[in-house]
Amino acid sequence: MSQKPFYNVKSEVGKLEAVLLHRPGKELERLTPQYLEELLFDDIPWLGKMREEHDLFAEALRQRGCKVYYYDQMLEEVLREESVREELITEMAEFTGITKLKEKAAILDYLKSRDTHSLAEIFIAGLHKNEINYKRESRSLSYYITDDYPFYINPIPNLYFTRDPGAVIGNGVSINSMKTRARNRETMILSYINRYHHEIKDTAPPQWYDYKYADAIEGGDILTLSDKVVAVGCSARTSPLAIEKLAENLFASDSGYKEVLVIQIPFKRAYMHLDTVFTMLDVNKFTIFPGIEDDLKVFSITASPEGKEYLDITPKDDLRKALGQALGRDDIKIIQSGGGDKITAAREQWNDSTNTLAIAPGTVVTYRRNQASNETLRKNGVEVVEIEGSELVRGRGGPRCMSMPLRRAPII
Ligand SMILES: NC(=O)NCCC[C@H](N)C(=O)O
Repeated sequence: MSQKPFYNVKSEVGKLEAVLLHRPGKELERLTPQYLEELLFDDIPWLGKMREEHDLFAEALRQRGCKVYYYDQMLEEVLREESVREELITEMAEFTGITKLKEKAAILDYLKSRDTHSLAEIFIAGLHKNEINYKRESRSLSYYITDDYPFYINPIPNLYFTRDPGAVIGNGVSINSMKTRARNRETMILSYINRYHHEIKDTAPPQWYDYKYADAIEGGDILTLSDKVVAVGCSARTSPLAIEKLAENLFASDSGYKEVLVIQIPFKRAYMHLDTVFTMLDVNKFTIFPGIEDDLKVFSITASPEGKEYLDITPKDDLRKALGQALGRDDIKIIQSGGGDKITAAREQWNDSTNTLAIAPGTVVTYRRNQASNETLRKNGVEVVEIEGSELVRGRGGPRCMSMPLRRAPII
């Protein structure tokens, strides 16, 4: 590789140098109580406040020397290329079913006539039916009977959880295949950014997974532990088949990755991804929600010594030991969230106390609201940078979910 790689993440905790965020936008204003469940929300956030909180989060990262990229700006930049614009409009029309509608031509004309900024906004905030000027024929039945679903293109309100559509592993990227249709467009767009953005394309990054693969894997389940081991949660969102496929792709290339440590968690909405219950804080420290400790299963996947025919899968009986082996350390510490109280731990986990974002070894960003868990981290020698999350939390994600690390400094 001649150019400096755009992606470089070889640990969970090395100093964060560059990150991809998405500032919540108009897509959140299109959430209505009727479609909350389908769009994976539990509540209607207040957008203005959410943006203030998100800006403070981004500022906290910048102040510590991290470059912040924004998803919508990168999308806009790739859409300036006419051929990319056409390709994405075509794929979007197929994905959303527009190609099957009578009003197809009117919608496509509308999309093609938008400037780059408003096209990027439509791809994120969606396209409301009343934005298109289409008159149904008075002789057709659909003139009398109309579908009351409001959008041609759905909004993607979960986009501010940039962790989930993509995950950088080493110098490559996994463009994830999401479990739900509500989030698959996030990864489709990320794939265009990855292929066509001027800062990325010439670095020709390897790709470890593709959003078109059938089996679901989401970034909240992917923890890049080192330059040799990646931990992957097997969860309500990430399937065993997807984990095997990712492992095969990593082992079959010169990625340097030799092991995938699988951590199976209960398949429940409250623990949708591994990082909602377990994150890394320092070179030897992790935090865990105590409510799931008895239900974990751990497996190690390595390449078969005979070659590429099959993967070696070994059950592990102890998470701490497995992490120690993976990281080559005998001082692994796993800190329980919630300050030792079961009720507090469960309440704070719901509000993402265990979803910490490491910005340097031993320094993490968390929501201020999770006071007991934050205090426990401090008592264990972790520096805690607190941010406000009263509105951000309503989408059920914390600082780790809201960030896709692009580059981290090596750990010295
Ligand atoms: N890594 C994460 O846990 N991300 C949070 C995603 C929340 C979002 N509402 C979802 O259900 O997908």
